[in-house]
Amino acid sequence: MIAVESVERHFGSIRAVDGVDLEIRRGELFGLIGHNGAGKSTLFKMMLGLLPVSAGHIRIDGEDIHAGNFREVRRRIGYLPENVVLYDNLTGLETLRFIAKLKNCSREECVAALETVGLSHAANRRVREYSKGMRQRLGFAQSLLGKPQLLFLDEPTNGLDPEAIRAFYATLRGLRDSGVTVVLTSHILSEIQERVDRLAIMAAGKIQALGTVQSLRERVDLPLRVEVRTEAALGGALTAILGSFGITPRPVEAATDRLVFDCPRQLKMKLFGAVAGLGEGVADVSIFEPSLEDVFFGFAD
Ligand SMILES: Nc1ncnc2c1ncn2[C@@H]1O[C@H](COP(=O)(O)OP(=O)(O)OP(=O)(O)O)[C@@H](O)[C@H]1O
Repeated sequence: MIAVESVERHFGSIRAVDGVDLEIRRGELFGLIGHNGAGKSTLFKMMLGLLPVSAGHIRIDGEDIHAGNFREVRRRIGYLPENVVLYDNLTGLETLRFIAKLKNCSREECVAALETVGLSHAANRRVREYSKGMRQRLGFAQSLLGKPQLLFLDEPTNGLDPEAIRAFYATLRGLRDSGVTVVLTSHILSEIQERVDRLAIMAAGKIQALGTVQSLRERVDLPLRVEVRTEAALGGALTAILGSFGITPRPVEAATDRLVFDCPRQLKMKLFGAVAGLGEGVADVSIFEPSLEDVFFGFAD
């Protein structure tokens, strides 16, 4: 759906995007993460044809963004900018009807979009009275008008509460399952973890890593965090086993029946075999994969 080849964008001496190659498949839910100033919004604007590239090529649905026919492709793209601009004097429904006129959509579609983002109850209230999260949801509703086949959402969950974030991702999954391609940016790494099909980590204008969350975890080869609960008397025996693998448990405050330690991936099965040898004195074992934060800092630092 999206092919980005050797794309650069310079602002004077700043190389905001510095040689990006990226392919995003049709029907994929794709996340772009990175620190402030990494180049995410600039890349978005170029993919939308809003900002010319300094070098390289971008094709959307087979069409070069600089080709005359791109206007046709552009109609099938929905965009939620990082800072959505709304007219305070219009109601939520009037806001959508205004955009709908430009996109040739019906009133029914506006009503349905408000329903999708959970704003039906506020359809006739002026935007001036909307909370930050409501404004953000109205911006999302705008981007859905015209049934786009491709959605670019820049920091879409900004200002949303946890319940609204959950509802938002449920909507995205529904869209993805109906074949819509979704590309979104976020700073909140724990939020997009497990929710996107693939993601790219961007830093200093470059894609530093690209893949599924699991494949990135494996590539940075971060250890697993393991927590073992034992009968108190077994703590010493477990510490000795860990020592034989070169592992020192982390200090855990006021816990005599719990050991927490980092386990290199390649030792996992051997170590668990040895721990299992302790028999029923081992009450429980929990294994935690590194978070996306850990993975992110592994690549972006
Ligand atoms: N119009 C502009 N003129 C000059 N520099 C710009 C312009 N737009 C972006 N930049 C610079 O390009 C770099 C990338 O900015 P960009 O907005 O793409 O980052 P971002 O990853 O979206 O950051 P954030 O997460 O803070 O939104 C920054 O150094 C920024 O200052």
